Amino acid sequence: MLVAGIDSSTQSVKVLLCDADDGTVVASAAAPHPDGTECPPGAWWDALGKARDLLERADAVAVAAQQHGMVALDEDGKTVRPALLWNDTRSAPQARALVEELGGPGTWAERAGSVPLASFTVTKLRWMAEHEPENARRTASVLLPHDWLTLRLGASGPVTDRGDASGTGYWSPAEGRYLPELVRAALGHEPVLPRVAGSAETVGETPWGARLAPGTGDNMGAALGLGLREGDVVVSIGTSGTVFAVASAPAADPSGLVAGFADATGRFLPLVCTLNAARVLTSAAALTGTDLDGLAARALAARPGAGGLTLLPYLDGERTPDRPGATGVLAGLTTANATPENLARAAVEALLCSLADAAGHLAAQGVRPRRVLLIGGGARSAAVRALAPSLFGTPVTVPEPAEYVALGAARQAAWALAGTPEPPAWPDPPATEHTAADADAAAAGEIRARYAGLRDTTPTADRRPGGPRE
Ligand SMILES: Nc1ncnc2c1ncn2[C@@H]1O[C@H](COP(=O)(O)OP(=O)(O)O)[C@@H](O)[C@H]1O
Ligand SMILES: O=C(CO)[C@@H](O)[C@H](O)COP(=O)(O)O
Repeated sequence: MLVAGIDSSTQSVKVLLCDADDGTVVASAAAPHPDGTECPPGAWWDALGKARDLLERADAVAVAAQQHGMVALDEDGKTVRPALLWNDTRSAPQARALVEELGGPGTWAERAGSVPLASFTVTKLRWMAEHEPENARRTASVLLPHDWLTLRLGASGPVTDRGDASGTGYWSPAEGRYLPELVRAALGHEPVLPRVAGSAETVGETPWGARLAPGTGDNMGAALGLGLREGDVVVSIGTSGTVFAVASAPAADPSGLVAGFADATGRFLPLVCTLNAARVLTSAAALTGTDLDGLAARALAARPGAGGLTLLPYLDGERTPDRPGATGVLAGLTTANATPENLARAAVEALLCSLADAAGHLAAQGVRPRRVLLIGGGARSAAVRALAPSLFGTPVTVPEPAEYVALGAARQAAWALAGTPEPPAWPDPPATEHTAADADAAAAGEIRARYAGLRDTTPTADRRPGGPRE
């Protein structure tokens, strides 16, 4: 039997066709998504259509997709506006207002598992209610990106899973139920919300007769694809940077730094998310006139500490820390250190310092890593792999580069086919272990301190060109 896993992420869709017994990948496909922080869902469907031949070979299919995006539909199931994506920061003021109106951060963390920031669906609903009241009025149901794709693929009705539901801000991971009063407070009325399916339930059938599994959010998909165990901490470098672990109990962090998500298997997935990750490298490569491999080579040619250059990598505003209006800052530039090599090194160090901060927030919530796993497009960078152990202060395991989100979705599809209590036991991916070079280890403390100094002394007020993005 063959199963297909779909990863409909921010920048692209990736599809894997796998053997249902052991997860061996037999075919793959990918297509780009439009750039930007809002997107008509039809564009995801068109991109997925490029993999139609491959999908039609599958006996079961599941979709994992970027979390949080607001897909608002009218009575006829048509989108009332383009989906607002997780990386759109315009609803930052609405996030603050909702937190204040409804009991403060502690109450949100207790009830919804997370303190909502601009990424969360609930804040996007409030933004629409304030800025596009006619669209809000016409909104009859609200789905997430993976729910919408699953419905179009043939789900028998609007359906989601606990993993993706936990990123809305109106579903309680601790109680496993929607919090309709929060949706009402945000949107002004109560739309139809997708049913939350069981982890390996069959939720419908595709036009070619394949079984449809419920799907999940992309980070939950990666956890399933990696076969994550307690004690494993994943650092994923995609469009977003995420640091997460599976846990047996729900998290409730009143500081809002750690989101208390659910996973796709009945457990929990405390997670810290940054807005600036792989694109920090893409931007630095463009700035230094090279490609991503060239950037890595340049970064590795520079000395640790980039000759005193420090980058604060908040290029698209930032989510952790909560600075939606921030921009990037390059500090310490002199005629002596102004080289492409130092700039490349500063970009890699900045990305890793930001993720090391994120790992620190997870540790503060009691997540003690036995193993740190590095995945996502950014983990393909030789410089990231080489410098991560020193800046994280721990050896790093890099699973063989692969599409782990799509693999997790495929595994969920295989689980739905098998009908077993646990997901099928696919073998762990081959991995390489990375430890810090002596020179990098010696410089890491100073690099992190310099980064923290810039982070903490840079004003948080909005300085984005063209005015606030919130
Ligand atoms: N060799 C590489 N070095 C650095 N970054 C890379 C490399 N290969 C891919 N990437 C980056 O990875 C990102 C895509 O990663 P991915 O995990 O697929 O993201 P997403 O799931 O958000 O679409 C792109 O920004 C791309 O530039
Ligand atoms: O908002 C989050 C997690 O809370 C992001 O991780 C999105 O789920 C987008 O993921 P990528 O496209 O970067 O994989």
